Amino acid sequence: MPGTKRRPHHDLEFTLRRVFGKREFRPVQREVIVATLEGEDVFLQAATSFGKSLCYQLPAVVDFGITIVISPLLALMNNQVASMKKANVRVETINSTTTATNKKKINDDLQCGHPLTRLLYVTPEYCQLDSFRRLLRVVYSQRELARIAVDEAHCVSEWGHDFRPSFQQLSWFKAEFPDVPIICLTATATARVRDDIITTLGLNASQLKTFRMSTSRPNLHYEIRFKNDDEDHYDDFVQYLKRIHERRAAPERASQLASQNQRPDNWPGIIYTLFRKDCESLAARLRSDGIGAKPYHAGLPHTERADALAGWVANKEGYDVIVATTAFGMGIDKENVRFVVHWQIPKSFEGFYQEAGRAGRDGKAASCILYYSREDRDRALTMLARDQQRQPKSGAVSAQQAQLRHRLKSMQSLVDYCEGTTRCRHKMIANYFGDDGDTPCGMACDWCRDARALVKRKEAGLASEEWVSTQRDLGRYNIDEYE
Ligand SMILES: Nc1ncnc2c1ncn2[C@@H]1O[C@H](COP(=O)(O)OP(=O)(O)OP(=O)(O)O)[C@@H](O)[C@H]1O
Repeated sequence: MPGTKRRPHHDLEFTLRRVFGKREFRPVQREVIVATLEGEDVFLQAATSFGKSLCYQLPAVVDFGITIVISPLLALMNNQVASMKKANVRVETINSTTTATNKKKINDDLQCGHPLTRLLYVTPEYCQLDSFRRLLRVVYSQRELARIAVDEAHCVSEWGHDFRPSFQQLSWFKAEFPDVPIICLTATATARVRDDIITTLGLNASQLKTFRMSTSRPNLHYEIRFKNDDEDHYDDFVQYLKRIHERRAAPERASQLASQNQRPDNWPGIIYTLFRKDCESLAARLRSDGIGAKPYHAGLPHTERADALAGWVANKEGYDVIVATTAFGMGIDKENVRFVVHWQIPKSFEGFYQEAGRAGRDGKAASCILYYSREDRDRALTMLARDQQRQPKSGAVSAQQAQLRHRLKSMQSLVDYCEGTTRCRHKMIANYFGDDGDTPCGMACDWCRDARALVKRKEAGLASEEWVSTQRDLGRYNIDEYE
């Protein structure tokens, strides 16, 4: 077995400052980094914006060999690669946007067995290719395959069983290179998902170094806004945003912002919708109301998506709000996102937490508003039930069926979160992820701020269960699919 070379790691703080421009490690980052540098398999679960990426990026810089990063989304890969390139780290990605010339250059680098590339970001689908596997064997034979990082590792469990089966094939790495450490990183894994990831990747649970940090994001203000099919909640949102713009445009504040090179109407945010058509029409409607909004969904040409993302990240005028489907978000790191709005109930609790987690990554206060209606709830549940009926009935309970049951449970927990009027929202989130640590709120949720007002808003805003169930029986909430 070739094994991997090890480099002493006494310069971690120096590299943190010099390459990554950070003053000090956040709690536990150093321990995770040391564990992976010592060749341990590591499972890191920590809140959104904790700084998980650094836990494999820094080792890749100080260690021998190449780190292969398996990442589920194109935008996420490109976002990470761009920020590492800025730090002068030799980082590459091979995906559908990589030019043939660049791909050849990367392949040649791997083929020599001693790659200069420190980090290579690829999709799980790419890891299935024989040509890529052959190159990895060459690198491994030279003891230069430093580690495998599985970013957003919950996708192994959440997507691997149905629409992206290549996640399941990642077991190949441990089977082929048993002594190459794997590091898995996620913000959202319940105990069941964690076990599933460990089994799928062929990790030895008793030897795995697991770091489980709090899910808590105390600077996020969670709020539910209630709605029903008879009302358009567009005005509610626009008023919310315009009020903020007005406050920032007041003379004293505006001149203060101008001195910092900021615009009063640059209050960056994301609106998540479940449907592509809503995404474009909502962005257009916002633009007609003077709000710089751009759509982002998987059906748009790559250049249009890249332009929307780049303009938004750069705080460019006309790019203040991204109206996106779930094609956007996971892992995206823009520090000054001041709000995340869910236009309807998202598809899962995990999705909600991930997407809300794009807000306030600079540690300053940010709002996470979810517009909830019982009609949307029933649409989502109808779709889930239909997916369940489509599953083959024969044989033993399949992994797919178990997955569907999990989706249903996750959805139900999210409904309970939205309907809940008896508990702090930060605590409800911690409870879902089995996190029994401290979850400070300090009035950063609608229940802690004013529980009585919350109950009243709920009573006034939602359609009655009786009405909704009649409509459901009439088939009014049957929709074909999301997006
Ligand atoms: N030690 C540190 N000091 C200061 N900033 C840090 C430190 N470590 C990471 N960061 C910054 O924290 C931000 C979030 O990091 P990162 O994108 O890795 O989060 P994450 O844990 O992967 O979150 P998510 O799961 O939401 O994608 C980044 O801007 C990163 O530069």
